[in-house]
Amino acid sequence: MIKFEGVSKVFQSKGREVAAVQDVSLSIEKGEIFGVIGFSGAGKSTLLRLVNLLERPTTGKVIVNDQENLSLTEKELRMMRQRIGMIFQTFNLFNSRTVFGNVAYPLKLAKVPKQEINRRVTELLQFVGLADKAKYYPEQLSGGQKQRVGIARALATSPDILICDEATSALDPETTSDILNLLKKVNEEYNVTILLITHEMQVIRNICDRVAVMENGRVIEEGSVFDIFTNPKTQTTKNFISSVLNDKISSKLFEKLRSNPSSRLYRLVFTGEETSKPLLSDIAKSYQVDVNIIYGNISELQEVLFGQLIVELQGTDHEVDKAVKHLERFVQIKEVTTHAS
Ligand SMILES: Nc1ncnc2c1ncn2[C@@H]1O[C@H](COP(=O)(O)OP(=O)(O)OP(=O)(O)O)[C@@H](O)[C@H]1O
Repeated sequence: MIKFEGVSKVFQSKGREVAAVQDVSLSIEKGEIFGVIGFSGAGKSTLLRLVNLLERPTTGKVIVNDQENLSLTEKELRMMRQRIGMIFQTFNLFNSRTVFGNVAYPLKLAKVPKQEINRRVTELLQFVGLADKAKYYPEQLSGGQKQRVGIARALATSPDILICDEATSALDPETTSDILNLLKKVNEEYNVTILLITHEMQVIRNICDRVAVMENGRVIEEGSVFDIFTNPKTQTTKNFISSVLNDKISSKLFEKLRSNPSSRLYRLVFTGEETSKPLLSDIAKSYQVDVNIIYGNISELQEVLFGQLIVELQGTDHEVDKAVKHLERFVQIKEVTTHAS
């Protein structure tokens, strides 16, 4: 649906070159919700803007619906842009137009007959839960309501792709959750492929199927949300995950636990079926070790259970090694050697 093939974008800024996107290859499939996460300056917005040619790639190809966007004529480009809706962090609504007028605007531009505009706008306002706000002006709405208008407007021309530029970054957590649910509904009921960028792992966890992590213009990690959460490879990804799973112990507690020479700390990661196995009582029975649970959580990711435990294993090195070998057969297990690991 959207393909980036070896795409780079270099800006000339005050006599020097800024490589905003560097050699990115990604494939976003029809019907999925794909998230790109990264810190400020990672290149996310630039990557997004390459999709509808708001930025032109310096090298490489961006292919949307099997067409390379640089090869499009002006008319084809206009048509392609109608197939791609976009929503923004700052909503970008017309303050002088009503809610109805904002949603109707792209349809007017596309010269859709008035009666059809009325029908479509009414349907969309119903869909986003703002049927009773048609005559309001943006300044009379909350942030969440403004973003609902933004979503309705982006859907007006029935696009197959919706790109979301930090769509929930200006919203409080509860409103963020409402808007994410609405985006999920857009994806499922209108079968719209969604490409979103964010710096919040919560957004990725809540609605994305797959994710790419960007740093310094490059994609440093990519995969299903489940794989990335359960088996992150880079420190940046681990840091993003920690921001939502709260899976680190404090340095004070770590030092306290370390002061006991006959104990070792391990992080266990369980997925799916393994979350229901009595592994810890098994090792306590089978080996001369005591098990002390320091920290634990279980969450659901893409409808699969995913649990993490930090446990203290007390016993001789020999017995602890045997217990670890046993656990390794069922779960990911790693010794915790610093409070941040
Ligand atoms: N038009 C431009 N001219 C010069 N440099 C630019 C331009 N647009 C972006 N950059 C630079 O490219 C890099 C990537 O910027 P980009 O906005 O894509 O990152 P981002 O991950 O979206 O960050 P943010 O969330 O802060 O917008 C930054 O160093 C930025 O300063």
